[in-house]
Amino acid sequence: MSRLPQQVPISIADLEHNAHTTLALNALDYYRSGANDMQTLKDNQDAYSRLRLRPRILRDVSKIDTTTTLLGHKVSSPICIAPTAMQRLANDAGEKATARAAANAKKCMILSSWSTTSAEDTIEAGREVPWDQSASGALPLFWFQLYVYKDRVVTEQLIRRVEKAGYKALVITVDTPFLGRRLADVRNVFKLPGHMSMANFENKDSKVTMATILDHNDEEGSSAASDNNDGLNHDKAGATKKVVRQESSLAAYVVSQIDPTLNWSDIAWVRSITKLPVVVKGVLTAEDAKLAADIGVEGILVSNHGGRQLDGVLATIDALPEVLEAVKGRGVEVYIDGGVRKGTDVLKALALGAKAAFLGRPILWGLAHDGEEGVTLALNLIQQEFELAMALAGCCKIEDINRDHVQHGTTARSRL
Ligand SMILES: Cc1cc2nc3c(=O)[nH]c(=O)nc-3n(C[C@H](O)[C@H](O)[C@H](O)COP(=O)(O)O)c2cc1C
Ligand SMILES: CC(C)CC(=O)C(=O)O
Repeated sequence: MSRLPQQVPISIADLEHNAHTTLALNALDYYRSGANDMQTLKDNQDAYSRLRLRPRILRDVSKIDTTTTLLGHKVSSPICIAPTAMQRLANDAGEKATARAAANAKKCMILSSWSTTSAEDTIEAGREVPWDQSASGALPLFWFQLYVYKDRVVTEQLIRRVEKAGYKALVITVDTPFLGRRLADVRNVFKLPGHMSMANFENKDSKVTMATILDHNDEEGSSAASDNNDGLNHDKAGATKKVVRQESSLAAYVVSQIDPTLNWSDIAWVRSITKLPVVVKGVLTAEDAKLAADIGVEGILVSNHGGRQLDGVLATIDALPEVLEAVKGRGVEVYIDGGVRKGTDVLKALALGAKAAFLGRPILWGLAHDGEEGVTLALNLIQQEFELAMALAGCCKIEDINRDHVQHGTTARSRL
């Protein structure tokens, strides 16, 4: 793989570029890949470019306030952190670094079930940052992303732990009954370095086995299982052999642990055993949005898992309007993730009606760049872009952003 020179990062694209030069291939490919042809991965970003903004002028935009609420909690901005697994592959401080950056910025972070730092240690790291010094009243907010295990005792124990630790919502991922097919992970024979673990399940009594994904040859921390990417597996001596394993270790882990029978009654079950609000992550259609509202969920995260599950689905920003329309007036908050890379993307998502926009990979690129400082940089870059975009569109506060600020296609409206 060619190593490109580093860029002084002044955009998320720069941070991504730099991550390409620093991360081991095993980690880089795991982070950047989408499923199959990666059509949806690409479309998530392209779809934002297809939308056009309609700015208003002469509105006194000298002061911009981006504070908003998420399920009743005030945060500094609708820019939030999506759950991404195994963050220590990017930087040894992993989820702790992300939590500190989120807490400092008074933003919402969703922690993945499959974090390489436990739920307790992650939120504790966030608490090292003072939570109560914001003049605006905004506070950090931590939500927990839940994969529903076949073993409901494991699932319930995890819920109890995150309730106790102080997470304020459960975000149930509903688009992963099986793992999407990410070809690079198969080629690289993806493994988690042996000194890391899925930290929420490492207790000795846990029946959850990680054997399939741990690299027991790696105690030191090289996260590169293979530094080549030629479709062949490379053994330690450098010899090559034809790929014999057709499935990534992550896919095998999902098959062994995650419940593919998951259905709406399980969402109702989770709601019945917790007082935490429930958000379903992975809704893409009006039909499912209605069912989610009928079950009584508090939030819907319109997501295609960053193009990593079913390739060929709609870009999330294109799916958002039908979801919003379906739950209009039902009291459900609707969020979006996938392809959000610029302040103008956030503005477009909010103009179409999303309450917040979550970032996945950009946070990993920041983490790879410089740990906590890198995540802070990623958050600041997009926050500053968003504030500028709001000002240039004539919006001083979040409620000023509305449907008339965005349109599909390049044809001007003829007459109002
Ligand atoms: C490396 C990586 C790991 C992810 N891990 C999880 C996870 O553990 N749980 C989950 O619900 N979604 C996971 N996602 C999906 C993200 O939460 C989010 O939907 C997606 O990354 C948003 O797209 P973006 O990366 O274009 O911002 C992961 C995504 C990536 C890129
Ligand atoms: C360990 C993975 C299955 C986590 C995930 O959701 C992803 O990689 O997209």
